[in-house]
This record gives sequence, C-alpha cells and structure tokens, in this order.
Amino acid sequence: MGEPGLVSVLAMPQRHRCTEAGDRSVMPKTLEGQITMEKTPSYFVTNEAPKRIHSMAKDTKLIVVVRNPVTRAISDYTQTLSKKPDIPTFEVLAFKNRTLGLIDASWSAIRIGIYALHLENWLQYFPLSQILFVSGERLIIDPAGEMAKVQDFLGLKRLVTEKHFYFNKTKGFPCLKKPEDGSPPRCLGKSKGRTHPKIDPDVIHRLRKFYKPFNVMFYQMTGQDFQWEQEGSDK
Ligand SMILES: Nc1ncnc2c1ncn2[C@@H]1O[C@H](COP(=O)(O)OS(=O)(=O)O)[C@@H](OP(=O)(O)O)[C@H]1O
Repeated sequence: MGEPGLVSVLAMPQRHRCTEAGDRSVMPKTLEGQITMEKTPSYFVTNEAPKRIHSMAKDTKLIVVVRNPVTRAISDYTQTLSKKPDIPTFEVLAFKNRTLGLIDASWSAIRIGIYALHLENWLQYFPLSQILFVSGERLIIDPAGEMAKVQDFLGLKRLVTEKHFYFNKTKGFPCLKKPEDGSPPRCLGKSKGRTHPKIDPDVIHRLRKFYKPFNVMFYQMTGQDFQWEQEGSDK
C-alpha cells in the first residue's frame, strides 16, 4: 500500500536493473538508454532502504513528492478509513493525550510527515544532488512545471509538457491527455483525490504547531521552502 501524499521513485541509471529496496533480481531488464523506475512510497520512511539501495547502485536518483504533512496525515487517515470504516476518528488517533495537546508521533499517519527525520537517513548515503523533492501542492497547480523539473533531473528531454495536462472539473484535479495518438484522456483512479473528512480546527492548529519545527528543518536541509506555514496550505 502506498503512503498517501508521499511518493518516492528510484530512477536507475541506464542498463541497471532495479530493486525491491536494493534487490536487482526482482526487477525487469533494461535496455541501454532506458531508465528503470520504481515507485514505492514507503521507502522514504524505511530505515534500511537508503543503505540497501546505495549498496545496489550508489548513483540511483531519488524522487520524493512531499505535501503539507498536516494534509498528508489526513489523506493517509482517509485512505485507511476507506478500507476500515470502524477505526476511531482522526482527532482520537492524533493524540497521546488530547487534554495536554500531546500529539501521537508514533502513529504512522503523523510520523511519516516528519520529513526531516527521514531525510536525515537518506543523507547518510546519498548527496542532496541525487534527490529531487517535488512539491505535491505544485504538482496539482502546475503539473507540467513540476514534470519539467523531473525530466531535467533525470536528464531527459522535456517530452511531457503543458499540452499533456488539462484540468478536469469533475475530478477536481489535472488529468492526462496524449494529443499525439488521440487516445482518450485519463484521470487518476478513485483512490486518488478522495474527499477528506472535516477535522476539528483545534486539532489542525495543534498539528501545524507540531510540524512547524520539522518543516523548517526540512526546508533548511533541502534548500527549498515548501510554504506549508502559509494560511490555507493545508486546506
Ligand atoms: N492529478 C491528480 N489526480 C488525483 N490526485 C492527485 C493528483 N495530483 C496529486 N494528487 C494527490 O495525490 C494524492 C494521492 O496520491 P498518493 O500519495 O496516495 O499515492 S500513493 O498511493 O502513495 O502512491 C491525492 O491525495 P488525496 O487528495 O488525499 O486523495 C491527491 O491529492
């Protein structure tokens, strides 16, 4: 299962076969000039993953899509709720002690959003130049712009551009079209872009406070300001 709002991609250099966190044998063969990509969101938060991937191919490029960790936590909860409707409310799960305002950082929906912590593990093995951080928010507002960065990072020609996206009002998100071959446009499936439950504003406020220092640390580590502290960024 994916971790909502967080996507990591391993982009292998040409002719390398890729991995299940570092196991080439399970991946398909790649022809010269091709890049093998594998998307496993949970790698980013798996302690052993950096070491294993590094020992397999230290020139692996890593792509991580990050979004406001408060929205990410709610998105994660929404995904779990869709499979297990009887779980406690988000508000209950988010706290160790609600009266004291003590956030339960061991709850995976919350822990995953402490990006600075996870990134620290990766930086033990990979230089920052080998990691691309894609803004989940910008990916929705300007998918072609974010895809341009991805293609540049991978050393690819910018083949995916503005003309491959359109905003689908029903879906409420950008969707893909392929003007070249006339195939029908395609949106992501029902499990992407679900309506989130309404969360108590006090809980949101508490979570924002909880994440702020970790977010600031993450901006410093990456040299990118994702602007998650701005009003409305977690709406
Ligand atoms: N174009 C487009 N269409 C639909 N959804 C989009 C799109 N771009 C980004 N998003 C956001 O992606 C979120 C779901 O991706 P995930 O991170 O859950 O994917 S994964 O399962 O971890 O691979 C999903 O989160 P939720 O809104 O919470 O469902 C979306 O907000």
